[in-house]
Amino acid sequence: MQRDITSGAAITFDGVGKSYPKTGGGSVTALEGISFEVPAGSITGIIGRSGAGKSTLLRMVNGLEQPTAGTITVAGRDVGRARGAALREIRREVGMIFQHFNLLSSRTVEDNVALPMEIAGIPAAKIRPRVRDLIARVGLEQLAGRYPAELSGGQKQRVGIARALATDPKVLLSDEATSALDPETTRTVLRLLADINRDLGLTILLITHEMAVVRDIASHVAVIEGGRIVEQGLTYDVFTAPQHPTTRSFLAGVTGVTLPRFIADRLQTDRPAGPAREVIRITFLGDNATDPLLARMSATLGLDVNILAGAIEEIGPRPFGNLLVSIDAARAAEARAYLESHQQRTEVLGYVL
Ligand SMILES: Nc1ncnc2c1ncn2[C@@H]1O[C@H](COP(=O)(O)OP(=O)(O)OP(=O)(O)O)[C@@H](O)[C@H]1O
Repeated sequence: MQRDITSGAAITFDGVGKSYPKTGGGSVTALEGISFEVPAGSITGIIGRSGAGKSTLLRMVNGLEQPTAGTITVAGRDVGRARGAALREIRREVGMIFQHFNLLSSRTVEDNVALPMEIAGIPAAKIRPRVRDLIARVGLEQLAGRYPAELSGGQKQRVGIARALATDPKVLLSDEATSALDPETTRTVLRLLADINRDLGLTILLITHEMAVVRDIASHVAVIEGGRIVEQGLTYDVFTAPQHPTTRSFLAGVTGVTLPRFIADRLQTDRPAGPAREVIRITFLGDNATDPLLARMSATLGLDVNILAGAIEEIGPRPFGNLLVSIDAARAAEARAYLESHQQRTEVLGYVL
């Protein structure tokens, strides 16, 4: 969901690197040259494949790992150099939820939620009412006395969220929190996170390998590959004009606009001699996403446009359309100029005979 972001950064990575010692000598570089900001009040998604360095990056934010280069600042404090009481203070301000929930099986829902407050030494009389509020916030009033084994995955994650909020953090870290859930449960948990972000002004930093999660919830996104950030920005901008091949390949799975196989198999990178058709991706942005612009262009320029595939997507409340078309290669430049003069983005994918 896109929303206004209060000014300033909640988390700043400045030239951050992390290497792990390798058994038998040497080291593995997990992250290198990471510099970016997580805006206060944002939901920022970090997307990358397995081994890209996402967990390492997240775990450095609450001091579970220390950077081997650079600085991470959370709410104005240098996490990498914090020790003892200073580190405990930062951890109270940074809650975390996990893919496998990490609940204590011997404790009930309410006792799981109470745990961080007990550890922080909050008096029991203050803990109980707060636990009740947190359980109500995540919609589990009826299940407060149950044990984790009696809950569904979605309910367990709600307990995880309530527990993460127990110390009233400023930042919530989410480590693949919906990866073990089915699509419908994923949607309800993401909605809950979005509500918490909006109601409490909490900054959420989430890691995921699913672009759909980023699309559904994140205002900002960073794409990580081989320990480096290869692309970052507002989710809407990254989705509508991806620059890096890794981002494009992540998007291919969610935008629903891949070339039909019978075209993809014939696609040539270079324009062949003689008559051919140019295959173009058109991205219709914002208010124009639902405009009949293509029909108007076809009529104005007297051009045949073959529609190969297309979909209208929503990122938060903003629609964008993605269309794959083919146009006579001899006149395609004219068509692209027309579309771009109407603020649409075009990309030449190749040629077919
Ligand atoms: N404790 C460790 N000791 C040694 N190497 C590690 C350690 N933790 C991570 N690595 C290495 O660092 C790199 C990044 O791992 P990381 O777990 O951060 O990636 P990831 O993107 O979270 O992957 P996944 O989605 O599979 O968890 C990998 O090459 C991994 O093998």
